[in-house]
Amino acid sequence: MSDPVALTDPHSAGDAELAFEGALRPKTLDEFVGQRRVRGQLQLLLRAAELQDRTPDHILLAGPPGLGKTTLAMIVAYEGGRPLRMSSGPAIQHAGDLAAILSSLVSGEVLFIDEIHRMARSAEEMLYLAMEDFRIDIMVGKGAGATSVPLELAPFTLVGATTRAGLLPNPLRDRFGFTAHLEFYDEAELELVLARAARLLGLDIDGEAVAEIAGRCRGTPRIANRLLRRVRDYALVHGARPDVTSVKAALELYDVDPLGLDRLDRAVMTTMLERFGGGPVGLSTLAVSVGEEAETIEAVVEPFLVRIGLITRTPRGRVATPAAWRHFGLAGPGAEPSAGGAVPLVDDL
Ligand SMILES: Nc1ncnc2c1ncn2[C@@H]1O[C@H](COP(=O)(O)OP(=O)(O)OP(=O)(O)O)[C@@H](O)[C@H]1O
Repeated sequence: MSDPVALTDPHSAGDAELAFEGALRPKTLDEFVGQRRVRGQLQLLLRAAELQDRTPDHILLAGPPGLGKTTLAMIVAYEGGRPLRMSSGPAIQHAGDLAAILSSLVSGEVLFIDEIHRMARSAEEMLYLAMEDFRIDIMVGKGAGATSVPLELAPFTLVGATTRAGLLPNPLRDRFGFTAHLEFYDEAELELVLARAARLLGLDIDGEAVAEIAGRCRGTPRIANRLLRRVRDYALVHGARPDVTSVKAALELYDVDPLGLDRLDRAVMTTMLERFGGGPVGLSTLAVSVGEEAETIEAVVEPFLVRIGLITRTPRGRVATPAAWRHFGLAGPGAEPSAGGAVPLVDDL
């Protein structure tokens, strides 16, 4: 197996994962798989800006983790030949943090703020003016003698990413010229993501094995790439070709079941089923019971479980569906016990 992309750093597993992600990141819209609608919308927006020789409108990218928000922000900069500045909501805890970034942007720069919903309120307010008029007001002095001094900014494009679009205040949301809602990828798209990644890694893997991985990636390219890495490790260590048998063995070893549920998904589901009789159970109770942040459950675990029809959200809390009882081979309230099995994907729950 050749290895054209150097990815192994024996001293830092985290860095190796990051290097792996970086190496596989598509650089252009053409390389970006899936999300056809969003790609078309972005293409038009970028082209219109180019024809008018101006900075593209501000863009909000909304959707669950790992679907390509950071990648798209990089593509917006790359396609327009613009410099990119990256920051994140948690790193902007004071208006001054944002002022420092905004005042140092060069003309046409793309400013990417990941997890923009976690930015401080005071910074949000500063951003309104910056987005609209490329201007901020800086407070000089304290108390009665404080004055506000306007500061002109270089024109820039803000690309905000959020897993929780609902948490953004309306005035901020309204200032984005375009909001892209990223959807989970279907299996055919994930096969393309995997085939592309395998090609870049020089990994000789057949279509059946790729399809087996695609079915377990929870509609998420980041997970697809991560599973491919595990499959690659397994094949390497066992001196085997990464065929469907070794894919199954590798993913079983890493606790990824045929539906793509991982350890945390299963902890959430079995807690709901066994401890709370299938619900309804509130998000925070569920989070405490499995020892995870409520935000992680809501942003990472729940959207997928809802999508594949294992849970529903009700005003009284989360409820396990009959399909969930079946998948875990448990007898639900008033249901016949079952041996468990695959659940069909429910796309529009
Ligand atoms: N459409 C795609 N085609 C090919 N690879 C993709 C695509 N989208 C994402 N990826 C891959 O998935 C990985 C994760 O993508 P990215 O970091 O852009 O996700 P994200 O939505 O920003 O996640 P988070 O919300 O956690 O920051 C990247 O390394 C990239 O290689």
